[in-house]
Amino acid sequence: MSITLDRVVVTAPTLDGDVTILQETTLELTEASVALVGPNGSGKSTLARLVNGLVNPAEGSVVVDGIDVVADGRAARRHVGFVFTDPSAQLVMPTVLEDVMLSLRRSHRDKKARRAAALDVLAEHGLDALADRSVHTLSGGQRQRVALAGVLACRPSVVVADEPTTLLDLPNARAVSDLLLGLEQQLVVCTHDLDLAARCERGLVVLEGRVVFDGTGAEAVAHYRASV
Ligand SMILES: Nc1ncnc2c1ncn2[C@@H]1O[C@H](COP(=O)(O)OP(=O)(O)OP(=O)(O)O)[C@@H](O)[C@H]1O
Repeated sequence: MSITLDRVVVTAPTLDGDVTILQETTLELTEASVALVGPNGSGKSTLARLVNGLVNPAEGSVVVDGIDVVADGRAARRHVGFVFTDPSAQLVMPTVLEDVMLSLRRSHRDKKARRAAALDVLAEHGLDALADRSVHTLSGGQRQRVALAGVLACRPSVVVADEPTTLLDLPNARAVSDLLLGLEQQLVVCTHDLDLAARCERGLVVLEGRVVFDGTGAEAVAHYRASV
């Protein structure tokens, strides 16, 4: 597992011209879990979104497990699963089963096989009892776990999660954190949940568009706490 950012700069257009929202950044991420912490607007999401091509660099390159994210965005998106803060952004079908089936539409063309595979995915995540439920009747925790199951159904090699526990209560935040940290996939997570960040193998503190601290998750949390 390896994510390489080589002299990456990200800019965004404004009425006064382009502004730099991520200063030149070079990073090699090989740990199983990497947390990005920092204040609102510091650039965490921008950094995380580079990994699956949701954000393109103005300069530099992003390579994920040998895939050049800019040159081959489609391959990168297949390789990198993205978990949003609000699972409602991801759950678009009437039922849980149909939603996971939607995630499998590329890998399983045949509807019967797709349904069977989706049921397997739900069982794998202990969510089979929810298969026929409307996604609107799920609790926030259930919804985030179903969204995560949909992402993992595509068998990505990397999971990027943007504040996946922010909307959850403490027990659900812990359950989703346990799940994310137990993944076989490499995890990159932007988070204000400092318990989750402290449990990550590596932690980066992002401030005003630059990485200002790089250490273990626990060290990054200590640095961030001391700086505010
Ligand atoms: N498309 C864009 N156009 C203009 N400015 C942008 C754009 N995307 C991000 N920004 C700005 O870049 C900065 C970094 O944003 P980013 O979302 O990466 O921060 P963040 O650390 O994830 O914040 P939060 O914790 O609030 O989610 C912010 O000031 C934001 O307003």
